[in-house]
Amino acid sequence: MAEPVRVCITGAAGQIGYSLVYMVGSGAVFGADTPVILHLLDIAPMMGVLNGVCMEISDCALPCVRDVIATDDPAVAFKDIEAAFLVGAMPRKEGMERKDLLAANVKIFKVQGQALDQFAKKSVKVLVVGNPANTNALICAKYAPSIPRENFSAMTRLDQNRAQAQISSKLGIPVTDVKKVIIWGNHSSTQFPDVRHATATINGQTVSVYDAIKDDAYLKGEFITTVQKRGGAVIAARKLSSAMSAAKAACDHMQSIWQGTSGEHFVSMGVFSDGSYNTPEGVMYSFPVTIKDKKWSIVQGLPIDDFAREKMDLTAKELCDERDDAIAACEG
Ligand SMILES: NC(=O)c1ccc[n+]([C@@H]2O[C@H](COP(=O)([O-])OP(=O)(O)OC[C@H]3O[C@@H](n4cnc5c(N)ncnc54)[C@H](O)[C@@H]3O)[C@@H](O)[C@H]2O)c1
Ligand SMILES: O=C(O)C[C@H](O)C(=O)O
Repeated sequence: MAEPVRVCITGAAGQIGYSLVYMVGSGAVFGADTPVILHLLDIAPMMGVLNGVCMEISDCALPCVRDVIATDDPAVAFKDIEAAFLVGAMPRKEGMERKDLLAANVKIFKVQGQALDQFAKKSVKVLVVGNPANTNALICAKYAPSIPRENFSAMTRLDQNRAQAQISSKLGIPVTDVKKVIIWGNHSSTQFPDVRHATATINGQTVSVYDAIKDDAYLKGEFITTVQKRGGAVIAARKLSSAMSAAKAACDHMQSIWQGTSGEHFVSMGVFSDGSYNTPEGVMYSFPVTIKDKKWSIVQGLPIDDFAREKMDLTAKELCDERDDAIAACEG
């Protein structure tokens, strides 16, 4: 067996945490042969609940779980960790946009950035899930200057999974036969789910999703709004925000970082923009990326038409506004 990987999950007593600890402990992310030491962080009033989660982890008898450390102290939670799932934050309720959470949540990511800077391994890979995820990730990285900023990413994989699922159900094919779906921009209702470059494999033939569906009005209309509003639709139905699907997407995202992407396939994640595709440099914009040796590269050279350009600019503007509000909140 390999050396154990120290993995931190924040908000471990919450909804997403409940699914995520099991998935990580089962070997789904770091590999069935890689033991993990789980560092579980939540706030002091949740320590009783977290203790119950620890009992259940023990009762699962998971072969990959070497040890569990449950704490309300970020210094303990982040000590020597190599991977972090930053989930702990307030979820939105019905009628809210994710950016309405900024005032409540952004300071958590400032404090955790400072703690990561002090206690985590410099190679730590940090996935921000807590909303508004892109801007929280940007703030977290800003307050962890000794950790390379490329090590921080924000989760838009749930949006990618949702988009793939919509297309697979429209075509009646397995979700794994839909590839190269892109999420551009913010994990918000301005995101741009883009299938212009996506492919579907039907009866052994790989064709473009546009050619397979033959309904441009759907792909430029209902498909996009369904994905943009899916989080709100789940909240309206469950009276709670998505949790099982969010945990699955977080595992997919971290697994892509750990195991890399294969061949020409790419995944979407919020990463620091270097200005690619004329996006504003320095915001955490979701791009298609390939990953090798735990390092991502933005896929270059995809043609962008006027329809896409307008949508990509709109979500970029929202990210710039959120960044300015977040910096003001942290410095104020
Ligand atoms: N990026 C995405 O695709 C995506 C998807 C789903 C949910 N989310 C977001 O994830 C976050 C968590 O959602 P949830 O449903 O698990 O919420 P939840 O309320 O069930 O759990 C959140 C947990 O975080 C804890 N917490 C709060 N402040 C903390 C801190 N400073 N340190 C450590 N823990 C802290 C809470 O005590 C709670 O146990 C929300 O912000 C939600 O909007 C993001
Ligand atoms: O929509 C939310 O607030 C939760 C999450 O971001 C989601 O997309 O399901």
